[in-house]
Formats: sequence, structure tokens, C-alpha cells
Amino acid sequence: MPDVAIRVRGLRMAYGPVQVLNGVDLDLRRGEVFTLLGPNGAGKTTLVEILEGFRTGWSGEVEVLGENPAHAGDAWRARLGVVMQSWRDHPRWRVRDLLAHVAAHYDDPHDVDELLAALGLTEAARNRAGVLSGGQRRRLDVALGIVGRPDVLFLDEPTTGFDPEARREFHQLIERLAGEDGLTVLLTTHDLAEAERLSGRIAVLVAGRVVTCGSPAELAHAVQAPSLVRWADGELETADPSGVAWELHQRYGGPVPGLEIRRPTLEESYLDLIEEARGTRETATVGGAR
Ligand SMILES: Nc1ncnc2c1ncn2[C@@H]1O[C@H](COP(=O)(O)OP(=O)(O)OP(=O)(O)O)[C@@H](O)[C@H]1O
Repeated sequence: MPDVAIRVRGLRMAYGPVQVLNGVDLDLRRGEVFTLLGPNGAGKTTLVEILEGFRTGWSGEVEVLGENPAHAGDAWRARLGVVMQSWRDHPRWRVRDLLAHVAAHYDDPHDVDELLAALGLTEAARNRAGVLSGGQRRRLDVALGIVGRPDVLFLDEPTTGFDPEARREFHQLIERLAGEDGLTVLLTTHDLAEAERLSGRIAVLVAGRVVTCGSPAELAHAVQAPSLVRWADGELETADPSGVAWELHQRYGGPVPGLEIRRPTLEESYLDLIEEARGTRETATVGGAR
């Protein structure tokens, strides 16, 4: 089997006059957990829905498990696990019955009770889907997405509404599935800590374009916002805080009074990157439209 699970080149998509994806390139290797990070409206859901085969009208090259999602058939679809932002269609089904019903459509599904246990849903197994809490419902969404033992799992903001314990259990489950079963996972999230914890690689999508892509460590390095150097008589934002500290040391002829160096958090760096990318994009759009 080829190593590439998903391959995207020059993907563009517009809703009417609004260009939502502006030439996206991506490669996902088999067995990796890959996160799409980006602000509201960046195009994450649109991109995921194209990969799932739910959207037409795009241009570019897209292959998911070797097939074009716009033309692939049921056998291909059975190899995908899809978890959408909400699943409200079956409020009267009991949790276990619904999961067992969906499992019956697959050749080699997960054991339903094991899956319920892994997602912390054993106690809710006999409840109707309509009375679950928000977090329980999301966990049921995830269970429905993975019960068929997919090769590729799409998770669109999967932990929205989870409490910290449910979130931790969910992260462990994804790590286990990706590690042991070689599942390829494409996740969208707004949660930087989640992206950092789970992903082999992260792509940041801003205004329909991948502005940076790499491991969490590479990303932290690439998007590093300036540090703040503060001392008794002043402060300075700089990309080279140790250089500034050294110069101050020379200037004072010894220890610098009140010296403090504050490095940006990953979140601050990320927000900085988004602002910068938006600035670039506005210029490009105006230039391109004329
Ligand atoms: N069916 C649609 N028709 C018209 N415009 C749409 C449609 N779906 C999405 N859009 C617009 O496309 C843009 C990208 O939306 P998308 O849902 O892909 O972004 P997102 O990154 O997933 O955002 P969020 O983080 O808020 O979920 C937004 O401006 C949105 O309003």
C-alpha cells in the first residue's frame, strides 16, 4: 500500500463569489495524526468535507486512499470514518443500539462494548441519544466514526464540549488507534494544546491557504513571535533576546538591573502568525482582483 493516505494539490473552492480555498497543498502519510489549525472561517470544514466526498465544485487534485473523493464509490467510503461537528439525527435511538446498528454495516467493526468503554459511554449505553449531555453526544459521534475500523478518520472539532477528563481519555484513544492500528487521522481544532499533544504535524490554514506546516516543535520555532526584554530603564520587543541582554550587560558594565525576558507562548505566536497571514492575504486579494 502506498505511504500517502491523502494528497492535495492546488485545491481551490469558492462559494459563489467568495473564494474559500486558495490553492491548498497537503500530504498526509499513513498512520499519522495531522491537525488543521485555523481561525473561524479559514476553510477547515470545507477542506475536510471535500476530502470526505461531500462537496463538489472544487478544482485541483485530490486523492484520498488513492481515489478522487468526487467519484469514489461505497467501498472507498466504507474505509473512511467521519465525525462531523454535530450529529442530531437519531435522538430516539439508544446509544448502544445505534452503535451496534452502524457496526453491522461493516465487515470488521470494533467490539461495541469495548468501544463504549474506551469512550467512557458504558454508563450511558442504554440512554437515548437525545438525552445525552453535549460531551457525551460528541463521544457518541466519535464512536460512530470509528466503529467501522476506518483507514482514515476525519475529526472536525471532536472535543468541543468535552470536560478535561473526557478530553484526556479521547486523546489517549486517538493515540492508541493511530499507534496500534495505523489509522490516519485528520483533525481540525481551535485548541493549540490539543494539536500539540496529538499531532505528528500541524498545518495552519488562514483564509484558505496553508501558511505553515510542520511538527509542533517546527511550528513553534517557525511562528515564534518576538520576546519582550524588560529592565529597570526600558523595554524592547526582539527576536534576539539574548543578544539584547548581552548588549545591556555591556552597557551597564555588569548585571542589568531588573532584567526580565519574556518569551511568547505558542498561543501568542500562533495569533501573531494569523494576523500576519491575514495582512498578506488582504494585499494579495486586492492586487489579484484588479
Ligand atoms: N455552504 C456554504 N455556502 C456559502 N458559504 C459557506 C458555506 N459553507 C461555508 N461557507 C463560508 O466559507 C468560509 C469557510 O468556512 P468553513 O466552515 O470551511 O471554515 P472553518 O475554518 O471550518 O471555520 P470554523 O472554525 O468556524 O468551523 C466561511 O466564510 C463560511 O461562511
